[in-house]
Amino acid sequence: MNAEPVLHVHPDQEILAAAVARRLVGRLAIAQRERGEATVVLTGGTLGINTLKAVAAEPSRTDVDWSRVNFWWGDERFVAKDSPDRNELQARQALLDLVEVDESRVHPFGSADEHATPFDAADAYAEELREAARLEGGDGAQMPVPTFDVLLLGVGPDAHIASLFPEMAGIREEERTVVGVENSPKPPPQRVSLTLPAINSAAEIWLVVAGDDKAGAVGLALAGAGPVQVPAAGPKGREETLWMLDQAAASQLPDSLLAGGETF
Ligand SMILES: O=C1O[C@H](COP(=O)(O)O)[C@@H](O)[C@H](O)[C@H]1O
Repeated sequence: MNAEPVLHVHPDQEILAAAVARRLVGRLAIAQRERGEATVVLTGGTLGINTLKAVAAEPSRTDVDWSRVNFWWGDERFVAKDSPDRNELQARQALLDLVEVDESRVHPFGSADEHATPFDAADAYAEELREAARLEGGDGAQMPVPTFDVLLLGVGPDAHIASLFPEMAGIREEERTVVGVENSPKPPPQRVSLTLPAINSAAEIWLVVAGDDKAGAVGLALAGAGPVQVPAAGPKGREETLWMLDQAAASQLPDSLLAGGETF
C-alpha cells in the first residue's frame, strides 16, 4: 500500500540540499547493510544536482560503499553524450567522478550519439531495466524494473516530474516503463523518461523542491490534483512518499498540511 505523503520543510535551498544529502547517505548505507547493495534513481535539475554536490561534501558519505551503489536516472535530455545539458554529465561532475563507483552499476540513458530517436533510447533503457530486474529474480514484480531503494524527483514550475509534462502522452502511459518525449515544453525538446508506474515501483520517492516559482505546483500536487494535469501529484512510493521543500516552495501550502509536517 502506498504511504501518505510526508512533509519536511527546511529554511532555504542550501540547507535543504544538505538535509537531502545526509538522508540519502543514511538510506543507502542502511540498504547496503540489509541487501549488500543499494539502488538510487537520480534526478536532474538545479536542486537535484546541488544535492549530489552536497553528498560529495557530506562527511558521512564514507558510510556508503559507492562501488556497491546502483545508479539509474529518472529522465534524461536526448542530446549528445558530452552535452552539458545531460543530467548524466552533471551528476558525474557533481558526485560520481568524486567517489569510487563501479561503472557496471552506473546506468545512464543512451544519448543522441547512440540512438536515432528518443523512442529508441527509451526501448534500450526499458530493456536494461528488465535485465536488471531479471538478474535480481524480480520477474514476478508488476513492473520489469529492479528494486529502487530511493528515487529522487525534482518538480518544475509547471509541475512536471522527470520528463513527464502536464497533459502530454508520457504522463498518461500505463504499460511501459520508459517513454521517449518529443516537443517538451522545457528545452531541450527531445527527452527520455521513466513513466509514472515505473517511478511508483520505488520503495521511497523523495520529491525535492526549492523556490517560490515551484510553490503553486507543490500546492496543487499536495491538494490532491490529478496527475495528468499536475504530474507531481502522481508519485506514490511503496513505502514512503517524502516531500522535502524549502520554505519558499512550501509557501502556498495550507496551514493544515504544514501542521502535519516537520519544520526544521
Ligand atoms: O529538465 C529537467 O527539469 C526538472 C526540474 O528541474 P529544476 O531545475 O526546475 O529543478 C528535473 O527534475 C529533470 O530531471 C530535468 O531533466
